[in-house]
Amino acid sequence: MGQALCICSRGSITIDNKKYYFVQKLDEGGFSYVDLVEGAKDGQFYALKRILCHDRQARQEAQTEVEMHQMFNHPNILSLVAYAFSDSGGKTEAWLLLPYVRKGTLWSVLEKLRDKGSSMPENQILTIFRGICSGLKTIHDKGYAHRDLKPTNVLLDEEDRPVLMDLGSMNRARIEVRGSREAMTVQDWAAQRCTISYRAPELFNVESHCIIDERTDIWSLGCVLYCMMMLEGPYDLIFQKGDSVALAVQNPVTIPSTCSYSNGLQMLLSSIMVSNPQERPGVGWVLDQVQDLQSRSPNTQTNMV
Ligand SMILES: Nc1ncnc2c1ncn2[C@@H]1O[C@H](COP(=O)(O)OP(=O)(O)OP(=O)(O)O)[C@@H](O)[C@H]1O
Repeated sequence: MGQALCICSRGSITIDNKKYYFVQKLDEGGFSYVDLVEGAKDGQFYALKRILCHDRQARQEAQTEVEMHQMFNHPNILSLVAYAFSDSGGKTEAWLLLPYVRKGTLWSVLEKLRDKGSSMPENQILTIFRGICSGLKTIHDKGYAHRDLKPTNVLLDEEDRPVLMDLGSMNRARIEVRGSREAMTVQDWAAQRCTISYRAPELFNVESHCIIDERTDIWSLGCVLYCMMMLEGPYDLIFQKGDSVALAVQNPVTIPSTCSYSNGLQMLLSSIMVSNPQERPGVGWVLDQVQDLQSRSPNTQTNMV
């Protein structure tokens, strides 16, 4: 797998001897394009992510993204159907064929609610959040961290099952920092790969001798929960105003007094978003709390992943 790619005619591509028709563009980023394609044989829709690899390092990063997808087989982590690297005219593209998740990103769902002046019911928040925690636990249990968890990197299927995507920033959870030079390398890497308004406090000013671990994701997880409750991330406004997110994350998160969600959910949020990583809980604990809240809420479907 991963070698046989050809562009056979306008509007169709072949990966691993299977033909796919281009349907429409889904998204475009700085160095990647995502298109909706249809399998010629199975009639299924897929998302084709094409990453432009401008140098050897970018190619290696795309290869790592492929390997991260292949490492997991879990309903809350996006799987990889096929992949290929195309080299032509000195340019390399990585092609990742992914299952198409119809409802789009969690962020797009939250944006729609905000535009309607509506909000997400607590039981729906708990159902989606539980699935996100479940996917994240699988990643952490294998000794890895996602590093860029945010509502635009969570897809939702038609049953509201969340699927973690964009595994391009993922790496080994435990990073031992020995000295100021290594600290600066980790900090620079985080500045590039971990979205600022979801970035854990310890990644803004990496200490010269410390351990960075999977609890960076727990901070981002808290920001995702906040976003589901308030329909914007806790530091989105600070970032948009040009104020310092690095400074803001040192203070305890403030939950607006207008927040109408249960005390239990608000307390869960506060206990996740702890500035000191040593005092931040693990995802297993968070998952237990979510299940406990669900069992106390009569309208919640507890059987969903
Ligand atoms: N499997 C999929 N199903 C449906 N939509 C998808 C899928 N994969 C990607 N998309 C859409 O394409 C967008 C970009 O995907 P992705 O985050 O993987 O690319 P990226 O270039 O790494 O993005 P970013 O630079 O924002 O991190 C997503 O936000 C989503 O809207």
